[in-house]
Amino acid sequence: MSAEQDPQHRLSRLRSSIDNIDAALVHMLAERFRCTQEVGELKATNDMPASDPAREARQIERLRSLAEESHLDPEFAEKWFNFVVAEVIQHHNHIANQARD
Ligand SMILES: O=C(O)C(=O)C[C@]1(C(=O)O)C=C[C@@H](O)C=C1
Repeated sequence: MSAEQDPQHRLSRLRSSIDNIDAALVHMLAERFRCTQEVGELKATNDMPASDPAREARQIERLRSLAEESHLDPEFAEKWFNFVVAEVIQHHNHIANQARD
């Protein structure tokens, strides 16, 4: 059996790709939260509501369609988005409360 066919070798090759993908996801999430931090400050200083359900609905529609094109479960894409947005809204509320104190 060649090294390429060895299951342990294949597993470790796949895991090294997974490591790279997970690192990219962490960097992208950090960048997204840097942006939403600024959005939170902008909203707090201009008395804008933390959440924008219309924007969320448009983004969910867009992400579900992108997920379908990429053969990713659209339900999962929506769940992921809602999970992240719930955290962002908590941050926005925290920033707004601090601005009021
Ligand atoms: O775009 C905004 O207004 C945001 O506050 C960002 C964001 C998001 O994380 O995508 C978060 C909360 C809003 O309900 C909508 C979108």
